[in-house]
Amino acid sequence: MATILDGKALAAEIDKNTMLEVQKLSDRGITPGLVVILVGHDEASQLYVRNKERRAKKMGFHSVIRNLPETITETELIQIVQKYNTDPTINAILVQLPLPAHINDFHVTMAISPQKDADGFHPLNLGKLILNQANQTPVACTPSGIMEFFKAYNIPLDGKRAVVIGRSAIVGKPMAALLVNANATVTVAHSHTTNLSELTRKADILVVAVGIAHFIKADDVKPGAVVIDVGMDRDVQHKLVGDVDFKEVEKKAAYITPVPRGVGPMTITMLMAQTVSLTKWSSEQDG
Ligand SMILES: Nc1nc2c(c(=O)[nH]1)N[C@@H](CN(C=O)c1ccc(C(=O)N[C@@H](CCC(=O)O)C(=O)O)cc1)CN2
Repeated sequence: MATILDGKALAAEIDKNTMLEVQKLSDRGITPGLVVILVGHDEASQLYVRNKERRAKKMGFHSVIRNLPETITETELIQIVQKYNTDPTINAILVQLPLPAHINDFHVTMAISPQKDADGFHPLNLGKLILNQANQTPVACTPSGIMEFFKAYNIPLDGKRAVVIGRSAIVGKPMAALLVNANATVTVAHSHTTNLSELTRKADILVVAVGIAHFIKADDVKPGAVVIDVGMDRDVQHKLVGDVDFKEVEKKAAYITPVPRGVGPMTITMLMAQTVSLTKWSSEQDG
């Protein structure tokens, strides 16, 4: 039976450290400022944004939530982002994804100052990560949360075969870069990959971000593998499940993340930690 990687517990541990950092900043008269911008009424996004606001307030941040109408134009959204780029009370800007279809994510990401990029999605920051130059650089929160699991549970990556299924800018691409930087041998698979289970069956580390409920079955997994499930799917009863068939795969893997209480809670925790880091880095720049 696999060891379950407990995202809720690990997130609580990391939050404690983040709160200590917030206290140190507060002693210097500095309050981390985070703005989360939500466009439209996607139900899941509203829930995530509410949770971000709750956590930010609990941490003692200056927290701003901007709810914008579905009909906002790309130009208007970019103007709002630019306003926060120059707002001295804001250290971190996050635009909740997905955006409505008429808005180009990339254009919006490009508008965020790289120094206030709470998600680490700006090409400058993603480029630094790929070049393994991500010192004082924000990194996408879900993949960096996954790296915290490896650290906390002493899971070695050096020389291991890793397969990442999914090539998004939110998870797949930064995840692959983090694993390569940790000396794993990484394959990125996606919807055009042929013979996928031939690849996954060789993976020591398997990260699954496909968005299809129970996509990975026990037969697709190497005995003793580390299985990280990034999925947030609904099964036929509308219950929240992951991309991995947890019940079956947990019998075969060495480590596995559950859904819920696995990767999900780490995403918001890493956002809080990253907001504090961005605040610290900017205060060092200011002298
Ligand atoms: N700008 C961004 N947009 C999105 C990101 C992101 O990192 N940046 N990630 C996801 C959504 N997300 C945060 O924004 C997120 C997803 C899931 C969770 C979480 O805690 N999930 C819980 C279950 C919650 C539920 O009951 O539905 C869990 O897994 O235990 C937090 C944050 C897409 N958009």
